[in-house]
Amino acid sequence: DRKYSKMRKEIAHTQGPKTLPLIGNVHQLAKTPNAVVHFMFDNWYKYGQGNYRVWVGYYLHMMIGDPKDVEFILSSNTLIAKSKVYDMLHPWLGDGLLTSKGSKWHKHRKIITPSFHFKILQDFHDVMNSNSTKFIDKLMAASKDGKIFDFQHYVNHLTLDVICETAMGISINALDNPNSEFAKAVEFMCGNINMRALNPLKRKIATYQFFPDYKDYCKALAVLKDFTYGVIERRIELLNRKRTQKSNAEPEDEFTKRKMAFLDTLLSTSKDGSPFSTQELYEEVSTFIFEGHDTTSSAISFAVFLLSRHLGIQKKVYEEQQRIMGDDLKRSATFQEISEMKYLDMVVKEALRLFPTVPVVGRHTEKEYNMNGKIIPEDTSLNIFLLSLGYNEKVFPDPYRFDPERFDPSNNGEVHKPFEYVPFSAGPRNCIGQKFALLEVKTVISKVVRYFEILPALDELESKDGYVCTYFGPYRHQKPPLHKYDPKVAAMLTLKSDNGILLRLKERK
Ligand code: HEM
Repeated sequence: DRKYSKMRKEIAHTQGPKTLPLIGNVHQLAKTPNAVVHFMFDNWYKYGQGNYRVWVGYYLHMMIGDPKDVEFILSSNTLIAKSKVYDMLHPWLGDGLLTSKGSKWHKHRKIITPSFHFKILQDFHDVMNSNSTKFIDKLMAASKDGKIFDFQHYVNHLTLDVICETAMGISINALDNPNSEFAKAVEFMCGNINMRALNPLKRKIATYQFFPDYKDYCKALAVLKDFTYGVIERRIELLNRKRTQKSNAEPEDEFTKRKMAFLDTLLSTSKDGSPFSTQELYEEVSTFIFEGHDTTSSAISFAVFLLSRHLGIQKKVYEEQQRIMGDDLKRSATFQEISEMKYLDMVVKEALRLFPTVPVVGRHTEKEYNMNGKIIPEDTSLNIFLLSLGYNEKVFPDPYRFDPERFDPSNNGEVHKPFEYVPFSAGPRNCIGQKFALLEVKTVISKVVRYFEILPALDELESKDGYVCTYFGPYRHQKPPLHKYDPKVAAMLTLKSDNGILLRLKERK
């Protein structure tokens, strides 16, 4: 109790919603991922578009929205331990790059960084191209006869296929077999973690094990482990066989069609002179599968959604495609061509401002910090509210306008400082997959725009004035209510739409 009173005094510098004895703000916490967005935004607006605090019992959560404090936290070399929510990922991802800390994280980060070298990305681009061609076929079928359909659903399968092929070197083909055991288990696990994040009793295995759905969780976990360990073991065996046979002939197997997968790169590197253990390989490969598919699918879905509502901007994207791709608009773009798509770059940046894929990143203080003159006690959860940064009116004037020109490098009107916009985080623990992600997002959108006119679910839902339909905080009550085809933004570990991304596609002839 003394510790609690001391902490309360120390953080008097930061306001927050009124608390009740013992439980703090627990009674106000949101119960659905959509309500989480509104809870976070309502308070952020109420407390001046900066930081605020929430007490969950005796546990202090600081929500950080002030770019100066975002900078303090993200550039720190010591504030790198993740907050307790990430513990839920542990049974699946172990101590992979996302969840580990200290010297293990440091060593692995150093070893893994070269796996995203631009030469390797070029190889990965072939995988993105072939899978997005297949994706187009799926879209053709799903969007037949002007049908309104959920775009998010299909993108999930595409990005899962891309990440499995690039990370493990095998094709799981979720686009054709969305009901395969592995695809289902990944989907279940992502949903399970999001759902449990909202229920304190389900967060820890010690209490979750008494809930009826715990059995399904164990089953999915076993499928994920068996599958991934199986791939790794077969890959090691194959390597050993190659070494002993000293033959250059490629043996016939599931791996032959791939060049270098992420797993191969890890197998060919050494840590302190000895290779990664099988468990470490498992942890890193699984981390990639998780971090590398749920994120890109959210980014692609929201960007395509915005294009479906802002047809003038879509037209400019298409004109850039015509300029760069020439006469054959149906072929895959090369790595070089993707890098020349500067307007598309701006659209993706602006989409990530309005709908940043990772709404919050969390750190845990292992000692007391002085953050720009404010004391932050030991054992505090620092939640960097990435989702709020793009709506800060001082940084992004008229934030509810979808306006890619904000990111035009020649537009001197809006200059953003480095920590005012950080959808991929920043500093030592930033996203290691940023270049991979942007390459995939651009590759997929480029192809979708060249094959289809992306249309809103209903013609009248087109934005005529350039504003988005999703408002937060006090604005939510001043604007027309959401249409059933508008996205219900939901803060899970990644940002999603609760009701999918509903739109229509019309094939371009
Ligand atoms: C649009 C897509 C993506 C976005 C917006 C994104 C964003 C982020 C953010 C905000 C973090 C910091 C998380 C934290 O501090 O807790 C992060 C970390 C990470 N991301 Fe991404 N990510 C994306 C795609 C990817 C992809 C495609 C991969 C892998 C191929 C990837 C791999 C990782 C890994 C391994 C980490 C942990 C890095 C570390 O702690 O050292 N991400 N990402």
